[in-house]
Amino acid sequence: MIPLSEARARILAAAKLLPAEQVPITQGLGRVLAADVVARVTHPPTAVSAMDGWAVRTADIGRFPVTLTRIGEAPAGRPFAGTLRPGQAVRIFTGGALPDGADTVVVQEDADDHGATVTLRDGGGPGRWVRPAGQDFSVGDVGVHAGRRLTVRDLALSASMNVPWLRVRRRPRVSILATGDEVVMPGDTLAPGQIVSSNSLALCALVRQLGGEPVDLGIAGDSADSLSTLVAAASGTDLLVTIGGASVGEHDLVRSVLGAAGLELDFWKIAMRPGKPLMFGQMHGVPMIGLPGNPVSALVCAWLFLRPLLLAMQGLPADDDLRDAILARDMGANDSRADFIRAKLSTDGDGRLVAEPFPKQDSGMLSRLAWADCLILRAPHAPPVKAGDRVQVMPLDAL
Ligand SMILES: Nc1nc2c(c(=O)[nH]1)N[C@H]1C(S)=C(S)[C@@H](COP(=O)(O)OP(=O)(O)OC[C@H]3O[C@@H](n4cnc5c(N)ncnc54)[C@H](O)[C@@H]3O)O[C@H]1N2
Ligand code: MOO
Repeated sequence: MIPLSEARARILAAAKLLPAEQVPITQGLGRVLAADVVARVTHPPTAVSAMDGWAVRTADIGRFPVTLTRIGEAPAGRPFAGTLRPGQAVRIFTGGALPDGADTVVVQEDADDHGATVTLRDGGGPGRWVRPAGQDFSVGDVGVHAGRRLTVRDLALSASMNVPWLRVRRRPRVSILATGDEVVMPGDTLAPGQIVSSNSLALCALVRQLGGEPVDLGIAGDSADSLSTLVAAASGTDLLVTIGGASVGEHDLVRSVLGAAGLELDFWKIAMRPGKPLMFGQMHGVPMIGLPGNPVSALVCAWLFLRPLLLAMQGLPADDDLRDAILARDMGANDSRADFIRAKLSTDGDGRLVAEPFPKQDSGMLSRLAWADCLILRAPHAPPVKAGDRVQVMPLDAL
Protein backbone atom coordinates (compact mmCIF):
# COMPACT_ATOMS: atom_id res chain seq x y z
CA MET A 1 0.00 0.00 0.00
CA ILE A 2 1.39 3.40 -0.92
CA PRO A 3 0.35 6.65 0.83
CA LEU A 4 -2.40 8.68 -0.77
CA SER A 5 -0.14 11.67 -1.47
CA GLU A 6 2.30 9.50 -3.36
CA ALA A 7 -0.50 7.90 -5.37
CA ARG A 8 -1.75 11.33 -6.38
CA ALA A 9 1.72 12.55 -7.25
CA ARG A 10 2.34 9.51 -9.46
CA ILE A 11 -0.96 9.95 -11.27
CA LEU A 12 -0.34 13.65 -11.83
CA ALA A 13 3.21 12.99 -13.02
CA ALA A 14 1.74 10.87 -15.81
CA ALA A 15 -0.80 13.52 -16.90
CA LYS A 16 -0.25 14.79 -20.44
CA LEU A 17 -1.64 18.15 -21.48
CA LEU A 18 -4.19 17.65 -24.27
CA PRO A 19 -3.77 19.54 -27.55
CA ALA A 20 -5.77 22.67 -28.35
CA GLU A 21 -8.60 22.89 -30.85
CA GLN A 22 -10.71 25.72 -32.22
CA VAL A 23 -14.42 25.99 -31.41
CA PRO A 24 -17.07 28.59 -32.20
CA ILE A 25 -17.72 30.84 -29.24
CA THR A 26 -21.21 29.33 -28.94
CA GLN A 27 -19.52 26.05 -27.92
CA GLY A 28 -17.10 27.66 -25.48
CA LEU A 29 -18.94 27.43 -22.16
CA GLY A 30 -17.02 25.26 -19.67
CA ARG A 31 -14.10 24.69 -22.04
CA VAL A 32 -10.57 25.50 -20.90
CA LEU A 33 -9.06 28.38 -22.82
CA ALA A 34 -5.76 27.48 -24.52
CA ALA A 35 -4.85 30.89 -25.99
CA ASP A 36 -5.59 34.38 -24.65
CA VAL A 37 -8.68 36.14 -25.98
CA VAL A 38 -7.38 39.37 -27.51
CA ALA A 39 -9.70 42.26 -28.39
CA ARG A 40 -10.19 42.77 -32.14
CA VAL A 41 -12.08 46.01 -31.53
CA THR A 42 -12.01 48.96 -29.15
CA HIS A 43 -15.03 49.43 -26.89
CA PRO A 44 -16.68 51.79 -26.96
CA PRO A 45 -15.36 52.51 -30.46
CA THR A 46 -15.77 56.27 -29.92
CA ALA A 47 -16.88 58.40 -26.97
CA VAL A 48 -20.58 57.70 -26.39
CA SER A 49 -23.32 58.96 -24.13
CA ALA A 50 -24.15 56.98 -20.99
CA MET A 51 -27.62 58.59 -20.79
CA ASP A 52 -30.55 59.83 -22.84
CA GLY A 53 -30.23 63.61 -22.96
CA TRP A 54 -28.38 66.42 -24.70
CA ALA A 55 -24.80 66.58 -25.99
CA VAL A 56 -23.45 70.08 -25.33
CA ARG A 57 -20.26 72.09 -24.71
CA THR A 58 -19.28 72.63 -21.05
CA ALA A 59 -18.43 76.22 -22.03
CA ASP A 60 -22.14 76.77 -22.84
CA ILE A 61 -23.49 75.62 -19.48
CA GLY A 62 -21.63 77.89 -17.07
CA ARG A 63 -24.92 79.06 -15.57
CA PHE A 64 -28.53 77.85 -15.56
CA PRO A 65 -31.04 78.00 -17.04
CA VAL A 66 -29.52 78.23 -20.49
CA THR A 67 -31.31 77.79 -23.82
CA LEU A 68 -29.46 76.19 -26.76
CA THR A 69 -30.37 75.49 -30.39
CA ARG A 70 -31.07 71.91 -31.36
CA ILE A 71 -29.10 71.02 -34.51
CA GLY A 72 -29.75 67.28 -34.81
CA GLU A 73 -29.76 63.96 -33.02
CA ALA A 74 -27.38 61.10 -32.30
CA PRO A 75 -29.11 57.79 -31.56
CA ALA A 76 -26.94 54.70 -30.90
CA GLY A 77 -25.49 53.46 -34.17
CA ARG A 78 -26.24 56.66 -36.14
CA PRO A 79 -23.63 59.31 -35.33
CA PHE A 80 -24.42 62.97 -35.91
CA ALA A 81 -22.31 64.05 -38.89
CA GLY A 82 -21.73 67.73 -38.06
CA THR A 83 -19.78 69.64 -35.43
CA LEU A 84 -21.33 71.34 -32.42
CA ARG A 85 -20.71 75.13 -32.35
CA PRO A 86 -21.22 77.50 -29.38
CA GLY A 87 -24.88 77.79 -28.38
CA GLN A 88 -25.87 74.46 -29.96
CA ALA A 89 -27.08 71.10 -28.63
CA VAL A 90 -27.59 67.65 -30.14
CA ARG A 91 -30.31 65.33 -28.87
CA ILE A 92 -28.44 62.18 -27.84
CA PHE A 93 -29.42 58.71 -26.63
CA THR A 94 -27.66 56.11 -24.50
CA GLY A 95 -24.91 54.56 -26.62
CA GLY A 96 -25.05 57.39 -29.18
CA ALA A 97 -21.68 58.77 -30.36
CA LEU A 98 -20.74 62.09 -28.79
CA PRO A 99 -20.69 64.62 -31.68
CA ASP A 100 -17.51 66.55 -32.51
CA GLY A 101 -17.39 69.73 -30.44
CA ALA A 102 -19.46 68.32 -27.56
CA ASP A 103 -17.72 67.32 -24.32
CA THR A 104 -20.57 66.68 -21.89
CA VAL A 105 -24.09 65.29 -21.72
CA VAL A 106 -27.02 66.76 -19.78
CA VAL A 107 -29.67 64.18 -18.85
CA GLN A 108 -33.13 64.80 -20.27
CA GLU A 109 -34.59 65.01 -16.76
CA ASP A 110 -32.72 68.35 -16.42
CA ALA A 111 -33.90 69.73 -19.78
CA ASP A 112 -37.09 71.22 -21.26
CA ASP A 113 -37.37 70.26 -24.91
CA HIS A 114 -39.07 73.01 -26.98
CA GLY A 115 -38.47 71.35 -30.35
CA ALA A 116 -36.14 73.80 -32.07
CA THR A 117 -34.45 74.73 -28.79
CA VAL A 118 -33.78 73.17 -25.41
CA THR A 119 -33.53 74.82 -21.99
CA LEU A 120 -31.11 73.18 -19.58
CA ARG A 121 -31.69 73.57 -15.86
CA ASP A 122 -28.62 71.70 -14.60
CA GLY A 123 -25.55 69.80 -15.84
CA GLY A 124 -22.02 68.66 -15.02
CA GLY A 125 -18.51 69.42 -16.20
CA PRO A 126 -16.50 67.99 -19.08
CA GLY A 127 -16.96 64.25 -19.50
CA ARG A 128 -20.18 64.07 -17.43
CA TRP A 129 -22.26 61.11 -18.68
CA VAL A 130 -19.65 60.43 -21.39
CA ARG A 131 -18.05 57.01 -21.85
CA PRO A 132 -14.66 57.69 -23.45
CA ALA A 133 -13.49 55.61 -26.44
CA GLY A 134 -11.77 52.43 -25.18
CA GLN A 135 -13.11 52.85 -21.64
CA ASP A 136 -13.90 49.13 -21.52
CA PHE A 137 -10.99 47.83 -23.65
CA SER A 138 -8.88 48.65 -26.68
CA VAL A 139 -7.73 46.60 -29.68
CA GLY A 140 -4.98 44.24 -28.51
CA ASP A 141 -6.05 44.10 -24.85
CA VAL A 142 -6.22 40.62 -23.32
CA GLY A 143 -9.77 39.95 -22.13
CA VAL A 144 -9.52 36.35 -20.96
CA HIS A 145 -6.24 34.67 -20.08
CA ALA A 146 -5.41 31.16 -21.26
CA GLY A 147 -5.83 28.48 -18.62
CA ARG A 148 -9.30 29.47 -17.42
CA ARG A 149 -12.44 27.38 -17.62
CA LEU A 150 -14.71 29.67 -19.60
CA THR A 151 -17.66 31.16 -17.75
CA VAL A 152 -20.73 32.91 -19.12
CA ARG A 153 -19.03 36.26 -18.32
CA ASP A 154 -15.86 35.26 -20.18
CA LEU A 155 -17.95 34.43 -23.23
CA ALA A 156 -19.80 37.74 -23.02
CA LEU A 157 -16.49 39.63 -22.93
CA SER A 158 -15.01 37.56 -25.78
CA ALA A 159 -18.08 38.24 -27.91
CA SER A 160 -17.87 41.98 -27.23
CA MET A 161 -14.19 41.83 -28.26
CA ASN A 162 -15.48 40.52 -31.61
CA VAL A 163 -13.79 37.16 -31.17
CA PRO A 164 -16.07 34.51 -32.70
CA TRP A 165 -13.69 31.51 -32.34
CA LEU A 166 -11.81 30.27 -29.29
CA ARG A 167 -8.73 28.06 -28.86
CA VAL A 168 -9.60 25.57 -26.15
CA ARG A 169 -8.15 22.33 -24.80
CA ARG A 170 -9.60 19.24 -26.39
CA ARG A 171 -12.01 17.51 -24.01
CA PRO A 172 -10.45 14.42 -22.43
CA ARG A 173 -12.21 11.34 -23.79
CA VAL A 174 -12.62 8.89 -20.94
CA SER A 175 -13.53 5.23 -21.45
CA ILE A 176 -15.55 3.88 -18.55
CA LEU A 177 -15.83 0.14 -18.15
CA ALA A 178 -17.84 -1.44 -15.34
CA THR A 179 -17.21 -5.07 -14.43
CA GLY A 180 -19.09 -7.81 -12.65
CA ASP A 181 -21.58 -10.54 -13.50
CA GLU A 182 -23.95 -9.07 -10.95
CA VAL A 183 -24.22 -5.52 -12.31
CA VAL A 184 -26.76 -4.45 -14.94
CA MET A 185 -27.67 -1.13 -16.54
CA PRO A 186 -30.09 1.17 -14.70
CA GLY A 187 -33.65 0.33 -15.72
CA ASP A 188 -32.91 -3.34 -16.54
CA THR A 189 -34.97 -6.12 -15.00
CA LEU A 190 -32.97 -7.56 -12.14
CA ALA A 191 -32.41 -11.31 -11.86
CA PRO A 192 -31.85 -12.68 -8.35
CA GLY A 193 -28.59 -11.34 -6.91
CA GLN A 194 -28.18 -8.62 -9.52
CA ILE A 195 -27.67 -4.95 -8.72
CA VAL A 196 -27.70 -1.79 -10.78
CA SER A 197 -24.46 -0.20 -12.04
CA SER A 198 -24.71 3.10 -10.24
CA ASN A 199 -21.00 3.65 -10.81
CA SER A 200 -20.99 3.90 -14.60
CA LEU A 201 -23.70 6.48 -14.60
CA ALA A 202 -22.11 8.50 -11.80
CA LEU A 203 -18.67 8.44 -13.40
CA CYS A 204 -20.01 9.48 -16.80
CA ALA A 205 -21.68 12.44 -15.08
CA LEU A 206 -18.51 13.33 -13.17
CA VAL A 207 -16.38 13.17 -16.32
CA ARG A 208 -18.83 15.46 -18.09
CA GLN A 209 -18.87 17.86 -15.14
CA LEU A 210 -15.08 18.05 -15.23
CA GLY A 211 -15.07 18.98 -18.91
CA GLY A 212 -14.46 15.51 -20.33
CA GLU A 213 -16.32 13.34 -22.78
CA PRO A 214 -17.33 9.99 -21.28
CA VAL A 215 -17.31 6.92 -23.49
CA ASP A 216 -19.38 4.26 -21.73
CA LEU A 217 -17.93 0.87 -22.69
CA GLY A 218 -20.69 -0.98 -20.85
CA ILE A 219 -20.32 -3.82 -18.39
CA ALA A 220 -17.80 -6.64 -18.68
CA GLY A 221 -18.76 -9.94 -17.09
CA ASP A 222 -16.37 -11.65 -14.70
CA SER A 223 -14.57 -13.52 -17.48
CA ALA A 224 -11.24 -12.84 -19.15
CA ASP A 225 -12.92 -12.94 -22.57
CA SER A 226 -15.57 -10.39 -21.78
CA LEU A 227 -13.10 -8.06 -20.09
CA SER A 228 -10.42 -8.18 -22.79
CA THR A 229 -12.99 -7.73 -25.58
CA LEU A 230 -14.55 -4.64 -24.04
CA VAL A 231 -11.30 -3.08 -22.85
CA ALA A 232 -10.00 -3.06 -26.43
CA ALA A 233 -12.62 -0.40 -27.16
CA ALA A 234 -10.68 2.03 -24.99
CA SER A 235 -7.95 2.46 -27.58
CA GLY A 236 -8.08 5.91 -29.10
CA THR A 237 -9.44 7.50 -25.93
CA ASP A 238 -7.32 9.54 -23.52
CA LEU A 239 -7.98 7.59 -20.35
CA LEU A 240 -9.40 4.23 -19.32
CA VAL A 241 -11.34 3.92 -16.08
CA THR A 242 -12.42 0.49 -14.91
CA ILE A 243 -14.79 -0.11 -12.05
CA GLY A 244 -14.61 -3.14 -9.79
CA GLY A 245 -12.65 -6.35 -10.06
CA ALA A 246 -9.69 -4.59 -8.47
CA SER A 247 -9.46 -6.57 -5.26
CA VAL A 248 -8.00 -9.99 -4.44
CA GLY A 249 -10.86 -12.47 -5.06
CA GLU A 250 -10.78 -15.06 -7.87
CA HIS A 251 -13.35 -12.99 -9.77
CA ASP A 252 -11.29 -9.81 -9.54
CA LEU A 253 -9.73 -10.06 -12.97
CA VAL A 254 -8.86 -6.51 -13.94
CA ARG A 255 -5.21 -6.66 -12.98
CA SER A 256 -4.49 -10.06 -14.53
CA VAL A 257 -6.52 -9.64 -17.73
CA LEU A 258 -5.36 -6.11 -18.43
CA GLY A 259 -1.84 -7.16 -17.46
CA ALA A 260 -1.93 -9.85 -20.14
CA ALA A 261 -3.27 -7.26 -22.58
CA GLY A 262 -0.32 -4.91 -21.97
CA LEU A 263 -1.14 -2.95 -18.80
CA GLU A 264 2.03 -1.59 -17.20
CA LEU A 265 1.03 -1.23 -13.57
CA ASP A 266 2.38 1.81 -11.75
CA PHE A 267 0.76 1.00 -8.40
CA TRP A 268 -1.99 -1.11 -6.88
CA LYS A 269 -3.38 -0.57 -3.38
CA ILE A 270 -3.21 2.63 -1.43
CA ALA A 271 -3.36 3.37 2.27
CA MET A 272 -6.81 4.88 2.15
CA ARG A 273 -10.38 4.05 3.11
CA PRO A 274 -12.56 3.86 1.10
CA GLY A 275 -10.54 2.81 -1.91
CA LYS A 276 -7.72 0.51 -0.88
CA PRO A 277 -7.48 -1.53 -4.11
CA LEU A 278 -7.10 1.50 -6.40
CA MET A 279 -4.93 0.74 -9.43
CA PHE A 280 -3.02 2.97 -11.81
CA GLY A 281 -0.97 2.23 -14.90
CA GLN A 282 -0.54 2.69 -18.62
CA MET A 283 -2.27 0.60 -21.25
CA HIS A 284 -0.37 1.03 -24.55
CA GLY A 285 0.29 4.67 -23.66
CA VAL A 286 -3.25 5.32 -22.40
CA PRO A 287 -3.38 6.04 -18.64
CA MET A 288 -5.61 3.63 -16.76
CA ILE A 289 -7.26 4.08 -13.37
CA GLY A 290 -8.79 0.97 -11.84
CA LEU A 291 -11.41 2.06 -9.35
CA PRO A 292 -12.67 -0.28 -6.64
CA GLY A 293 -16.18 -1.59 -7.20
CA ASN A 294 -17.76 -0.48 -3.93
CA PRO A 295 -19.76 2.54 -5.06
CA VAL A 296 -18.57 4.87 -2.28
CA SER A 297 -14.96 3.83 -2.88
CA ALA A 298 -15.36 4.35 -6.63
CA LEU A 299 -16.77 7.85 -6.26
CA VAL A 300 -14.48 9.07 -3.49
CA CYS A 301 -11.46 7.75 -5.43
CA ALA A 302 -12.75 9.35 -8.62
CA TRP A 303 -12.98 12.65 -6.78
CA LEU A 304 -9.50 12.35 -5.28
CA PHE A 305 -7.62 10.87 -8.25
CA LEU A 306 -9.62 11.05 -11.48
CA ARG A 307 -10.59 14.67 -10.93
CA PRO A 308 -7.04 16.07 -10.60
CA LEU A 309 -5.92 13.95 -13.54
CA LEU A 310 -8.70 15.22 -15.82
CA LEU A 311 -8.05 18.80 -14.72
CA ALA A 312 -4.31 18.46 -15.31
CA MET A 313 -4.96 17.08 -18.81
CA GLN A 314 -6.85 20.31 -19.48
CA GLY A 315 -4.12 22.46 -17.93
CA LEU A 316 -6.03 23.30 -14.76
CA PRO A 317 -4.81 23.06 -11.17
CA ALA A 318 -6.74 20.80 -8.84
CA ASP A 319 -6.46 22.19 -5.37
CA ASP A 320 -8.55 20.45 -2.74
CA ASP A 321 -11.18 22.57 -1.06
CA LEU A 322 -10.35 21.90 2.60
CA ARG A 323 -12.02 23.65 5.53
CA ASP A 324 -11.91 23.52 9.29
CA ALA A 325 -14.96 22.27 11.16
CA ILE A 326 -15.94 21.39 14.70
CA LEU A 327 -16.59 17.72 15.28
CA ALA A 328 -20.10 16.90 16.54
CA ARG A 329 -19.31 13.50 18.05
CA ASP A 330 -16.32 11.52 19.32
CA MET A 331 -14.31 9.38 16.90
CA GLY A 332 -11.85 6.64 17.81
CA ALA A 333 -8.19 6.40 16.77
CA ASN A 334 -7.55 5.72 13.09
CA ASP A 335 -5.63 2.75 11.72
CA SER A 336 -2.90 2.86 9.07
CA ARG A 337 -5.16 4.02 6.22
CA ALA A 338 -6.16 7.66 5.60
CA ASP A 339 -9.92 7.76 6.18
CA PHE A 340 -12.57 9.85 4.48
CA ILE A 341 -15.63 9.89 6.73
CA ARG A 342 -19.05 10.78 5.30
CA ALA A 343 -20.61 13.57 7.43
CA LYS A 344 -23.35 16.19 7.59
CA LEU A 345 -22.38 19.86 7.87
CA SER A 346 -24.22 22.56 9.77
CA THR A 347 -23.40 25.94 11.25
CA ASP A 348 -23.44 26.63 15.00
CA GLY A 349 -24.56 29.82 16.77
CA ASP A 350 -21.06 31.34 16.29
CA GLY A 351 -21.13 30.72 12.53
CA ARG A 352 -18.64 27.84 12.76
CA LEU A 353 -18.98 24.74 10.57
CA VAL A 354 -19.96 21.62 12.48
CA ALA A 355 -19.36 18.16 11.03
CA GLU A 356 -21.42 15.21 12.22
CA PRO A 357 -20.22 11.84 10.91
CA PHE A 358 -22.77 9.18 9.99
CA PRO A 359 -22.52 6.37 12.55
CA LYS A 360 -22.17 3.74 9.80
CA GLN A 361 -19.46 4.21 7.16
CA ASP A 362 -19.67 1.09 4.95
CA SER A 363 -18.28 1.75 1.46
CA GLY A 364 -21.27 -0.04 -0.07
CA MET A 365 -23.69 2.58 1.29
CA LEU A 366 -24.31 5.14 -1.43
CA SER A 367 -27.17 6.63 0.59
CA ARG A 368 -24.78 8.04 3.20
CA LEU A 369 -22.49 9.45 0.54
CA ALA A 370 -25.42 11.07 -1.24
CA TRP A 371 -26.75 12.54 2.02
CA ALA A 372 -23.33 13.72 3.20
CA ASP A 373 -22.20 17.32 2.80
CA CYS A 374 -18.52 16.61 3.34
CA LEU A 375 -15.84 14.06 4.04
CA ILE A 376 -13.98 14.36 7.33
CA LEU A 377 -10.26 13.72 6.71
CA ARG A 378 -8.46 11.46 9.11
CA ALA A 379 -4.75 10.95 8.68
CA PRO A 380 -3.24 7.49 9.10
CA HIS A 381 -2.81 6.68 12.81
CA ALA A 382 -4.72 9.82 13.86
CA PRO A 383 -5.42 9.72 17.65
CA PRO A 384 -9.00 9.69 19.00
CA VAL A 385 -10.89 12.99 18.68
CA LYS A 386 -13.67 14.34 20.88
CA ALA A 387 -16.84 16.27 20.09
CA GLY A 388 -15.80 19.94 19.96
CA ASP A 389 -12.33 19.20 18.52
CA ARG A 390 -11.30 20.74 15.21
CA VAL A 391 -11.17 18.52 12.12
CA GLN A 392 -10.50 19.11 8.44
CA VAL A 393 -13.35 18.54 6.00
CA MET A 394 -13.65 18.38 2.23
CA PRO A 395 -17.05 19.72 1.08
CA LEU A 396 -18.88 17.57 -1.43
CA ASP A 397 -21.15 20.20 -3.03
CA ALA A 398 -19.55 19.67 -6.44
CA LEU A 399 -19.67 15.85 -6.37
N1 LIG B 1 -10.15 -10.47 1.13
C1 LIG B 1 -10.28 -9.16 0.79
N2 LIG B 1 -11.43 -8.75 0.27
C2 LIG B 1 -11.58 -7.47 -0.07
C3 LIG B 1 -10.52 -6.58 0.14
C4 LIG B 1 -9.30 -7.06 0.66
O1 LIG B 1 -8.33 -6.32 0.89
N3 LIG B 1 -9.23 -8.37 0.97
N4 LIG B 1 -10.71 -5.26 -0.14
C5 LIG B 1 -12.05 -4.79 -0.02
C6 LIG B 1 -12.15 -3.43 -0.44
S1 LIG B 1 -11.44 -2.31 0.58
C7 LIG B 1 -12.83 -3.04 -1.53
S2 LIG B 1 -12.99 -1.41 -1.89
C8 LIG B 1 -13.46 -4.01 -2.42
C9 LIG B 1 -13.16 -3.66 -3.87
O2 LIG B 1 -13.34 -4.72 -4.65
P1 LIG B 1 -13.35 -4.73 -6.22
O3 LIG B 1 -12.76 -3.54 -6.77
O4 LIG B 1 -12.80 -6.04 -6.62
O5 LIG B 1 -14.89 -4.63 -6.53
P2 LIG B 1 -15.95 -5.77 -6.81
O6 LIG B 1 -15.61 -6.95 -5.95
O7 LIG B 1 -16.08 -5.98 -8.22
O8 LIG B 1 -17.22 -5.08 -6.22
C10 LIG B 1 -17.31 -4.65 -4.90
C11 LIG B 1 -18.74 -4.28 -4.58
O9 LIG B 1 -19.16 -3.22 -5.43
C12 LIG B 1 -20.27 -3.56 -6.23
N5 LIG B 1 -20.11 -3.00 -7.56
C13 LIG B 1 -19.18 -3.34 -8.47
N6 LIG B 1 -19.35 -2.63 -9.59
C14 LIG B 1 -20.38 -1.83 -9.40
C15 LIG B 1 -21.04 -0.87 -10.19
N7 LIG B 1 -20.65 -0.59 -11.45
N8 LIG B 1 -22.10 -0.19 -9.67
C16 LIG B 1 -22.51 -0.48 -8.41
N9 LIG B 1 -21.93 -1.39 -7.61
C17 LIG B 1 -20.89 -2.06 -8.10
C18 LIG B 1 -20.22 -5.06 -6.27
O10 LIG B 1 -21.47 -5.64 -6.51
C19 LIG B 1 -19.68 -5.42 -4.89
O11 LIG B 1 -20.72 -5.38 -3.93
O12 LIG B 1 -13.01 -5.30 -2.15
C20 LIG B 1 -13.06 -5.66 -0.76
N10 LIG B 1 -12.75 -7.02 -0.61
O1 MOO C 1 -11.36 0.49 0.45
MO1 MOO C 1 -12.74 -0.36 0.42
O2 MOO C 1 -13.12 0.95 -0.47
O3 MOO C 1 -12.64 0.13 2.11
O4 MOO C 1 -14.34 -0.60 0.77
